[in-house]
Amino acid sequence: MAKRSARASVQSAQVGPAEEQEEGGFLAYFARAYPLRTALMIALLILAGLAEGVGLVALLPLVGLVLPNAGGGSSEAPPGATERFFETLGIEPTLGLILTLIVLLMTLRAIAMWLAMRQVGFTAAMVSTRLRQRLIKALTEADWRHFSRQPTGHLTAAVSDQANRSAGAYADSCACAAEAIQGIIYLAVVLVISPLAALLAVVSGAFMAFVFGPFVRRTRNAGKRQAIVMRTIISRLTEVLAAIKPVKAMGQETEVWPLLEHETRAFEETQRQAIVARESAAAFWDPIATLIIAIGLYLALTKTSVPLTELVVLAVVFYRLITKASQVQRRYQAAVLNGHSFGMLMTAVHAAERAREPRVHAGRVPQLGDGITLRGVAVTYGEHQVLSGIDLTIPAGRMTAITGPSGSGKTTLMDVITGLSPVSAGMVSIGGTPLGEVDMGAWRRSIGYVPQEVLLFFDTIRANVALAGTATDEEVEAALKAAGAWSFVRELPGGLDYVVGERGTRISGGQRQRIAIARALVRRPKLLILDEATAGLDTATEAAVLETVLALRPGVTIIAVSHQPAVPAVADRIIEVGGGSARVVSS
Ligand SMILES: Nc1ncnc2c1ncn2[C@@H]1O[C@H](COP(=O)(O)OP(=O)(O)OP(=O)(O)O)[C@@H](O)[C@H]1O
Repeated sequence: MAKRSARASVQSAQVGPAEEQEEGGFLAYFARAYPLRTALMIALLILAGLAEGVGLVALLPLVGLVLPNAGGGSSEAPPGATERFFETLGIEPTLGLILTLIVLLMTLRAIAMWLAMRQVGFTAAMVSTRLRQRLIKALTEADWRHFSRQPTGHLTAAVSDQANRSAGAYADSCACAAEAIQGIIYLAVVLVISPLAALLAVVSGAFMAFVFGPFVRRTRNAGKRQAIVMRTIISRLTEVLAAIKPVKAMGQETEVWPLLEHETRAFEETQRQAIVARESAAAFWDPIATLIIAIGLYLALTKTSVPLTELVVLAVVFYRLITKASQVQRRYQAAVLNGHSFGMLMTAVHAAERAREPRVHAGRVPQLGDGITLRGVAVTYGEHQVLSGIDLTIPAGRMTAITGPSGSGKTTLMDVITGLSPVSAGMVSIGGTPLGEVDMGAWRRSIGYVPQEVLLFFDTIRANVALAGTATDEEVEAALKAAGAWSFVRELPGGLDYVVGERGTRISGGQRQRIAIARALVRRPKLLILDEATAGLDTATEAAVLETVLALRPGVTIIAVSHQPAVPAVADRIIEVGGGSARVVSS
């Protein structure tokens, strides 16, 4: 089984076409999102490049001063651009002046680079934060079905790994742009000194791009697989850890760990590929660069009459140009390694944005009036028709029990009432107003919902009851009392400050349910939905909780989905769901 799953996970590491769509679009995205910062950064990079370029040109008279006789055949040559520049200013280019000028220009370059790269760092940090926030916001606004269509781990990977990698790709791309801009300025300097050398540089650049193309492609592929494998690792780990208790109880670790081991090995393999591609490219640089310089020197010494002073400067600039080209290539490779993560992240963002719930905060504030009415309601999940032609009324201020066999559609019925599941036919009305016309946000804020599977946060009892709300300790205590939970909470070390552990595993299943009931009650709901909420309670506690809940009538309308006989026994109305329809069996 482990082997089959491991093969499946290899398939999951393949690059899907849907995730290709936005790769490489990250620079355009960042430039569009932060035009001023990007423009400022480019301006600073150009300034840094110019400062260094002018500094290099200033080497010409410096070398001329150090090697006064080095001009060779050029002693008769007209003065170069730098000499003309000093002449225009009416300044004698002395050794001290030129050295000072070079130091100043290099300082200016360092400051401009520092400011530019600071901008890059800040923007990268901001970008990853904004992308995370955009995804989290889109997820909170998405239709809840969006979450059941994909592993939660994919979303966790997007918020953590992919957002970080996107920022890294942005920073590396900017660093690549910085090196490229300086390279272009060096090229301009070379052009001033020797157009032939500039032509050689351009041809060499094209040759290098051709030689290093395969390494870049390998790095890109390794990056794509890295992002996909890491997403699979995060998803699988999240799922395994959530189900770790039964896995350990059934001794299935030996079946589960190989799956993760396989993925981590696959990740290591992608890292190895990326390292090989990077280091191979780096290893090729020296011989190729030496070859180009050798050709350049040969041409300069035998085919041209470049004076020695200019030749020395040309060699320095050419060397710097080659160093820049190597850095451009290195940074570009680093950027493409992470570029795919941006595509995956944006795919997750756009999918969540497309799944946005319509009209959550528009429409009439709902009033329960005489109750909730369903007329001809049908619900389908894909091809599967779960409910059809449902006609029923849930009276306000009463307790309605919903019973029926497992899988008959009771929870789906609750999802229809809360507006979480859209109906494929028919209409749901709240106090006579169609659900589509009510303010869904206001409607849901008036609901207290205790689901079948209670999920507590790794936090205190107080935080788990109040959630993000503003409930006081007194209100939390009152809700815990109403839910039959106060007696055990009082006994816990720290009381309300007791931390319930991962998913509430430091308290019992029944205790978790009571905390969840308190969480619903503290909101003072108009409608309280209990979906198998008392299933884990002993008979006495269930009776006590039901008694408290019943006392909330008529201010609160209660719907209790249950297989427990105690719930229909105290309900004002019983509705049985089965075979896709629902009927009132007792009223
Ligand atoms: N998100 C979903 N996507 C596809 N099918 C779903 C989804 N949720 C529920 N179903 C299907 O709809 C049917 C009804 O499910 P529902 O959870 O409403 O049943 P239930 O009566 O509450 O069951 P139980 O008593 O076991 O909790 C089931 O066949 C289930 O497989």
